[in-house]
Amino acid sequence: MASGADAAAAGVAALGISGDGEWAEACPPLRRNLRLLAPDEVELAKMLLNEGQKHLFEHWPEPGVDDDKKRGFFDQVRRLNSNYPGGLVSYIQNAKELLADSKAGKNPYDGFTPSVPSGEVLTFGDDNFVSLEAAGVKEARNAIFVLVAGGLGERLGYKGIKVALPRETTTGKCFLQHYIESILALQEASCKMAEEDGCHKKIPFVIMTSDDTNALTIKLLESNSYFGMEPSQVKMLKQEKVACIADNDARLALDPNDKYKIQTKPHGHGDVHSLLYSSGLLEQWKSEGRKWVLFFQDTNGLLFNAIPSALGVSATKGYNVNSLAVPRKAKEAIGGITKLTHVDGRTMVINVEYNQLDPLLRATGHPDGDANCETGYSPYPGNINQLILELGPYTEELKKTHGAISEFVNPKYTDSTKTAFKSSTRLECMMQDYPKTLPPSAKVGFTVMDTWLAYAPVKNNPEDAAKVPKGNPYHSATSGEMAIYKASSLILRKAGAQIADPVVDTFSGQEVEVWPRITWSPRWGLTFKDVKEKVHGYSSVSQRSTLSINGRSIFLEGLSLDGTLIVNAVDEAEVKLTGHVQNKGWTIQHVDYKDTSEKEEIRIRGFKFEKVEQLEVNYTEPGKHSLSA
Ligand SMILES: O=c1ccn([C@@H]2O[C@H](COP(=O)(O)OP(=O)(O)O[C@H]3O[C@H](CO)[C@H](O)[C@H](O)[C@H]3O)[C@@H](O)[C@H]2O)c(=O)[nH]1
Repeated sequence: MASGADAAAAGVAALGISGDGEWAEACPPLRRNLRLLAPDEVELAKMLLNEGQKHLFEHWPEPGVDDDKKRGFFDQVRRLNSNYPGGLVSYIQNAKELLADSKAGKNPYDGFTPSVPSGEVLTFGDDNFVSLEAAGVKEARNAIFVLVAGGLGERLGYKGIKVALPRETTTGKCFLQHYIESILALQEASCKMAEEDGCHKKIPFVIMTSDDTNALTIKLLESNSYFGMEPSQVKMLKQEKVACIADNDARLALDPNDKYKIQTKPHGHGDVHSLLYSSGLLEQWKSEGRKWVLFFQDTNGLLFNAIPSALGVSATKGYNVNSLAVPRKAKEAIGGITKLTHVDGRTMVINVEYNQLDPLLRATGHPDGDANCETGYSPYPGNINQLILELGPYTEELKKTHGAISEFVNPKYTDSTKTAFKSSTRLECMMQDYPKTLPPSAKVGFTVMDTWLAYAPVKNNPEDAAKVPKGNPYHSATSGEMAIYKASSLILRKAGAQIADPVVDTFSGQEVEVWPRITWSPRWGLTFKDVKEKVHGYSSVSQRSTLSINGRSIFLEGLSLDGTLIVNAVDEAEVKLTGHVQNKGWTIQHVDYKDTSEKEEIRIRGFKFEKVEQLEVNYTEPGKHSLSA
């Protein structure tokens, strides 16, 4: 059998490349190593030299030294080349253009004037909301959920994957479990509503991961039996990283720890579109008669409060694109949904990212930039990056674009000459930029809901959260958990229960409202109508109480709770909660975020529960039951 080097040499001859590699004259270390390379590697090497990348080889020693590493280098180049539409040549050329624009300070929205768009503004619990929720639940069996979870969450500084974090620590259920249980509850409710048409649909659930998150995400699913979902319903798509760029000439950066590797970084959540396109799933879903693709992010514990009504808006308004939004505080780190009108008459409704909204407004006659208006909020609704796309038009669009999303670059320059970077950069893309390529005829809308109902992400570590300007949301593990209790309390209030007012407390420098710690499983209260049907009579929950409801048919019928009550029931058990439950309950203990004796997921939220006393009841038998304390 021929050795690798022999085969490579034969490949060089077969390609008609002159044996002494004259083409590599400009880079003697590469030229001396050519005989190690296979034919396709020679082509890749030529491409790199043509694109001004000879520095990648200049430190290469003579053949015989580190040969495996040199081949490993080309393995990586091959991967980077095949994972980017148009290969590395396109990547480098796109980078050169975007870097030149960035250096010149070119405004990506040149020629566009921003204005406040109009969309659907929903009021929780009114008749319109309830009927939209019903319409959304009905449509859910035609939906597909796509979770983008390739990000490391550097701002949070948590070592694990974010979807494994507890959504709240009363039950300790992680975000991924909550998402899966919510999708399964929707699936069941939707199929029930559509019984007359016969419904056998399982809602597909796609998770986009990256090398940073893939193995841990699979482990979390497998070690928990997919949290009750059929494993075949879940599809994993892994995004690849892209090459880092060291300078304005788009020279690729070598990994500081390994000179035979190109440094790589994530390309952004926009990759989800090209991965879905190349997976072939879109066509499959279309042939199965599915209709909606819902994209969402890793740590919004309130999201599923907003899904049924927002899907109802998409269905009733016929939106090709529907972005979920909340009122936005000026300078809050979420993009603003904006109508852009070009001097040539083109218009689009698009997310303008938070770092671009202020300069765009200033450049177009708004000297205060990104400022609150008389409502106390920015007039531009805040994009929470939950997108509902209509599958048919989405598939057609992706056939044209192959899922390529407009990219941007965000180099951190060392000084105002903009000639050098503090650290390497890379091209990035965002999933919410999908509408940028759509024709003007596309129906692009948005749906605004109250923040307390729909949006509480976990993004910031305690130290950074404490520095957030007063009045702006913390987006921390502390605020993320407290938001769950607030939303549950307000929903129960609206359903007629007496829920005590919150108290204000400060955890890790963050002042938050502490509501009674109320949580329920998605199959208990998927929509407001579900909750209303389960709250009767005069039920009340005191401020220091904890109430965890886990089961489908549990009814609050004149329950008065002052302490901790945990109710678990199988689906076939119908449980009435009445009477007065009183015990010492669970108290909230402050935790110092620097206290390494506490687990990281506790430290980042700044509190834990001391479980002093509780009443826990488990109904494992079908039939009618009553808890009358
Ligand atoms: O390469 C990546 C980068 C991120 N993600 C995922 O994308 C989601 C969003 O990431 P971030 O939380 O870091 O997003 P940002 O805070 O930068 O901002 C995004 O989320 C905000 C709302 O939470 C606003 O909507 C904003 O406009 C939007 O870009 C996460 O689920 C993350 O896991 C990936 O899958 N791959």
